[in-house]
Amino acid sequence: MAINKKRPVKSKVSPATQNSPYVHRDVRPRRVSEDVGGSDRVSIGRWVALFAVVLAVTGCLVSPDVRRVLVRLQKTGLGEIFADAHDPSVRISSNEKREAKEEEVVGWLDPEPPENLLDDIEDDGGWHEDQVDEDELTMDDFEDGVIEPEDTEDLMEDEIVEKERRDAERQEKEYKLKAAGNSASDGKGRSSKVAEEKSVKSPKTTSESGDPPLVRGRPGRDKNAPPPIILRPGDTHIKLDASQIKFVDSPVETKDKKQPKSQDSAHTAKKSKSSVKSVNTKPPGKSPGSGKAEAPEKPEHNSKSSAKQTKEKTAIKSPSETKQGNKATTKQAKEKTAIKSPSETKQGNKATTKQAKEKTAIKSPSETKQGNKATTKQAKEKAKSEIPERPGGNKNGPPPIVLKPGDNTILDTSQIKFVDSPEKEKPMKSKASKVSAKKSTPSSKSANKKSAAESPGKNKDETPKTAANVPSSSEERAKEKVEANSSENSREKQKQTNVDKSEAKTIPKTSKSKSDGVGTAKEHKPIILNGENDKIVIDPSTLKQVNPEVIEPSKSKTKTSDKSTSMKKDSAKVSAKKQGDGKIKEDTDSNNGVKEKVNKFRAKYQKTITPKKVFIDGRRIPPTELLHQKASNSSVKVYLFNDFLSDRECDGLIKAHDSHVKALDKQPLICFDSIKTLRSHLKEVKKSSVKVTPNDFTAGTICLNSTFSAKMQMWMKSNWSYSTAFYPGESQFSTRLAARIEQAMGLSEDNGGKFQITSYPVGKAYKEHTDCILGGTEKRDRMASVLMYLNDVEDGGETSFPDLGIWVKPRKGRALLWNNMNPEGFCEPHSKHVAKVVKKGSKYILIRWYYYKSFYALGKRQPAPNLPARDEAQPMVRCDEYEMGSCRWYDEWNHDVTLEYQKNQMKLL
Ligand SMILES: O=C(O)CCC(=O)C(=O)O
Ligand SMILES: [Fe+2]
Repeated sequence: MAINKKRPVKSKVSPATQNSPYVHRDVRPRRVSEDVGGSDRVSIGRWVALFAVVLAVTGCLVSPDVRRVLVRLQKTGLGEIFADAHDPSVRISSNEKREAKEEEVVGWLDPEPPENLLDDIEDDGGWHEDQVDEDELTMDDFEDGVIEPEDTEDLMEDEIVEKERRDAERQEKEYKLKAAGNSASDGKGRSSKVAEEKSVKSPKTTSESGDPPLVRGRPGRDKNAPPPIILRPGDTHIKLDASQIKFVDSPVETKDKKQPKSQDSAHTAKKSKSSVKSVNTKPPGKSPGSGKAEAPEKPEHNSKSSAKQTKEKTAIKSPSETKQGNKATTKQAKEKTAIKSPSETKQGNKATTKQAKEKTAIKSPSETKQGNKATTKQAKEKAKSEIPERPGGNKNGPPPIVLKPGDNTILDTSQIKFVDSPEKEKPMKSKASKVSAKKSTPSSKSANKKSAAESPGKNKDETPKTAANVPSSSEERAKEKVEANSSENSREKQKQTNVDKSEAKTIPKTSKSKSDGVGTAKEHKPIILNGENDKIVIDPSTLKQVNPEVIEPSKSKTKTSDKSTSMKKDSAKVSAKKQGDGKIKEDTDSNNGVKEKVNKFRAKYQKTITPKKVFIDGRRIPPTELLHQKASNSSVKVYLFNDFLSDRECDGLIKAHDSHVKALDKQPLICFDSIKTLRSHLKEVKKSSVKVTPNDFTAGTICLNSTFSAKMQMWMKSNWSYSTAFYPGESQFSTRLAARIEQAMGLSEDNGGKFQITSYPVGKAYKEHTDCILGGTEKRDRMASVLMYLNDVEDGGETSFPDLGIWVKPRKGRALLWNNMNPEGFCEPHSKHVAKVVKKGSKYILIRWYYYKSFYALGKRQPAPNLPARDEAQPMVRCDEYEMGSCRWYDEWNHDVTLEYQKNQMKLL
């Protein structure tokens, strides 16, 4: 039975909830109230229930009719309501009441669960790891500046550090062992399980937005940085993605000027001038930045929190982009404008002295450097050529390459990064960096001055981002493209196309990824040429021909390291095989098929949640609405279903999760959504003084390389939860569960993402966050969350909605359903929630997000990104938005950790 399931009554409120101002405290014994916090208002439901109880005790004697009614109510579930009615913290939803009055009850016939859930899942190939190769990250700049590689040499000298590392390792291992032991002992009843859990220490968790394109409201998601243009020596022709180019005649240009709000200002500003100053731009280190670059993503939506988030998000960006974001303020934008001429472009803007130094080599492909290079003269000249500003209104980023049809275009090599032979790479890179830094200095200086002078009051918070954001022309271009496509259709297509890209292995990730494929960490670094005489002739016809979706496979193959390639292939095969249900059949060689599907895809909308009572394996599962304790005009509704999952299912899922986590027994690569987040974590572990350089990253990603990841892990003491995922169609269980959810919650399978199991070891939590992106306009966002608890937690681990005054205690089999977005498709700030720290025992949950608007890639397992060499079975830990996010370990690698993804995120969204 659902609500009435008797559980040991505790006489005290758990410490975790004691401190919560939202928790209702009641001295009376509790049943559900012990587990659920909610309103303390007197509800009609309670009065009705009270009245019924009175009747039950006395009235029954009165009339047979009354008795009949009561019996009927009992049958339909009100009996349970009565049972809980005395508890003020239990609210029966009108939904439930209404339902109870109806004769008709929706039933649910659940097939027998598989004999062994784990096997069931594994047989279907639902669990597998996609690997990523390790390499260095190409980042542009860092807030605090880049230091020489040698300066970081001593990072490991500290003996304490070494000890910490060992401790961390030991803890991690211990946890895994325990988890393993835990799974081994599963299959027992709740109480025995609880007992077992006591001995289990840390569970693992994670959560991520596994779904491709969208990331949760948490950070990490929104960036978009266009990839650099990377050429290999000998290349004479460049195929550019259309998004990287602007044709002067193109109508888009004109449109640009009428960009959506968010972009307006910047755009307009830019337009207005084009002066030599183009160079300026990025606000100096901490000044004004403006994270507006990203505005497009989270514009309108109101609320302070939105604003805050927006700012924060901005910060996030990926190394590469990060920077862009920050740069341009309106004013700045105006000045920058300079950009100009067709082929070359605007590069200019960005770097401030500091930045220049910091960025050093890193820059983003095409532009990064360019920025610095543009001489005043050049700028002036260029300025002459009337070029449409970049649509995105973005800031300092390097301007798009503007060509007129028929132009015999020549790109200044400063706009390009050449991928050289592996051997050369390293040395050249650092050299290049230095040169670059040096060069940029002068202009940066002026730029700094300018920005300082002109954008005084800007938000400092954004500054860091700025620094971090290395505008890459490609990024901007990507944005432009997206933004330019004002029509929903074209935008839609674009997005889908990109999603498609990310899914189809076939599609080589941009040039950058290609270069990344080169093998070892060192091979990756592109060589940056500064000579102005180095010109590359671009065949315009080629430019036109290039279809963004079909980027020369041959090149990517060439560049991909053996290991990486084979891994990828394997992964693709596995992936294809796993999609046994036909959900994802495409693999690397069937890109065209995907394209077709993407084109045919029609999005569906999930605007509301409609909880209903269901029967599962004979269990009656009615929804209980947890009423808000705090007044708010929020549309968020939270429902609880007890025993939504059977013990067996919970045990099977935990077992599958634990064994999977244990199998990936490798030191994870740790990824941060921004340099700012990384620094915040360093600060938290009292390592603020540690310097970080681009060399500390895995090329092409926002992830630290192995060495630095190991240090981070020891400093952080593996302070993260662990997530593994399985996808719809990968097992009978997933199909069954999806149908169950659809039936009980009204959530369509068409809008469901992956299923994510997360475990929290003792001491772990997840900070307050929203599952959707606050202020975002994108409808492909998490409309609803279905959270299922797989075990009882001895102490702590509650899920709390601070704005609503609701908290829920984890109970094995219990499901929680709530909407994150309102029917209009906007993210509700009051949907924010937090996973409280697990004080004793461990916590396992299964979560699935349902999207407001579906998209092709939704719910499909994506192939791992084509990154350079990584160890097999090497997991990743992702840390998003420090203020609103926590770190999570993941078994799968998603494209959203790649710079390419970041650059194209706008499109993906
Ligand atoms: O663990 C919990 O209670 C909440 C998890 C959550 O909010 C998430 O993964 O998004
Ligand atoms: Fe969440």
